Amino acid sequence: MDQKSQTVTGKDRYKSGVMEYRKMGYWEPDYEPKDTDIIACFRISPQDGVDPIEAAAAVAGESSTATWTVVWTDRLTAAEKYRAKAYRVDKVPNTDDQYFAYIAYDLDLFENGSIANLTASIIGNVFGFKPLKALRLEDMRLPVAYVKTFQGPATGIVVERERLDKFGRPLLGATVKPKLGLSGRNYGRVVYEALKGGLDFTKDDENINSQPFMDWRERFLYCMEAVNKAQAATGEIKGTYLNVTAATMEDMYERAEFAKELGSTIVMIDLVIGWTAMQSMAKWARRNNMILHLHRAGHSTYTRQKAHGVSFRVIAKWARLAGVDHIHAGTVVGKLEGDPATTKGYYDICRDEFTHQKLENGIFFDQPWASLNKMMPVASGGIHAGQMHLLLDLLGEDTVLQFGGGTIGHPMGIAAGATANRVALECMVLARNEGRDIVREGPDILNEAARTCTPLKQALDTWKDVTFNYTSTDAPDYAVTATAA
Ligand SMILES: O=C(COP(=O)(O)O)[C@H](O)[C@H](O)COP(=O)(O)O
Ligand SMILES: [Mg+2]
Repeated sequence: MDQKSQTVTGKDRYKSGVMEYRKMGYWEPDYEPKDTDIIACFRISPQDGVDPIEAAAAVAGESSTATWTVVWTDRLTAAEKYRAKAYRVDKVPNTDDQYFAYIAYDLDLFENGSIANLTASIIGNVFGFKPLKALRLEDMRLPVAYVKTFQGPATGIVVERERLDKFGRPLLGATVKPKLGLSGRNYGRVVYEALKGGLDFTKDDENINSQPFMDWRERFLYCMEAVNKAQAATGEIKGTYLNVTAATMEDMYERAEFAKELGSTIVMIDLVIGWTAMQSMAKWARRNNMILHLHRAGHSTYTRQKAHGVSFRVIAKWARLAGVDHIHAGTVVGKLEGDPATTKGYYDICRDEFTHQKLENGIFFDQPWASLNKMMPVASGGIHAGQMHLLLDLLGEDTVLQFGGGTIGHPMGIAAGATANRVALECMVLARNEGRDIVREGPDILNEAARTCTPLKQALDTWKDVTFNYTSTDAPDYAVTATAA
């Protein structure tokens, strides 16, 4: 690889015709990114015969100012400033045909506070570019000057805990099952039982909106009746994430307003509504003192495969800027994709004040969060009480642990399922606070607690053999921390 700059200068640079991107100024190996630059790290798989540096320069070009041929109108702009600059290309460890390309973008290329604008450049045309077999956005460094143009999480972890009056332990939730088909009244029964049994939250599933079997108003009315009754029965604050995802913004606002009118503390949206809708709902949530839960429905279509798409760590960064309060971020031990080291990186992005580069967790850059609120990561998908020690150890305290099947599938009913989870959590937090090694002693701690808690004993007996041991599709490429150039 010829690492030297080959930028053509003088009048030859603007002669009509086609010129390699690296000659047009999109490859600048001596470039030192400015503190205010946005930096992206892409995983590039060039087509056979395409030089990786030219491929990196092409990505820089297509995601900023370039087209396939020289255009003289560049000279009407501050072209040298506006060109994105690929400045570093590294072979991906343990691969033959993949490269990490680092590209710096001047801040003036982007509109303040708009994920739609950011993504139209960074993941716009460039992912279909013919000289590349595949392209993946691995990570981004967003400068403080840019972070500060976003609202950030509407409520944040600290204020959420204050509003809920719950401290010192993860929160507990459950997704109502079956996902589809319940009537409003039966749906409300599930919510009541789960909350009364000991959970803090219940949650609509990603695909429940307003179908023939249950109009959204029915769901909201019965759910809030259940929340109020469960609060009265337990003396604790309870919530249920009412999914306001709908076809139009007007519909979403109408649903969110109704949730507020009924006294809900939280509403929910799905990632599939898109970034602009998410930002609008985040602003609505801040104006209306609501917690905003994001279900990442759809993300695996482009986050899961390592060679092509966008890493979930980037989606998590965008979501924190956009302003959601909760984000599904994986469980490690449950039914859905989640390598432990990669997942730790996602959790750090949600909860850090400053995220340090940590290649072994897939974090390519230092990322300041400039006092944006923290997002609550949500662990959900095929988890049960028997994994409580692992969940607490892997995911920490500021998280929501959500057991859908692992509450509602309990042999003695939904309230018993909820009680099993609450007792499992509280005995594990107590053991941790007493200094016990919960990873090693976890199963004993649970069995001990189950001696005086029949629901927990039944949960452990029912699900004791359930594990999901499959090879991960998205483990980090680096085993130890390397120094950034
Ligand atoms: O319905 C569930 C979980 O139900 P259950 O607890 O019965 O498995 C959620 O949609 C998934 O957690 C989403 O996955 P992720 O959180 O990874 O986005
Ligand atoms: Mg679901």
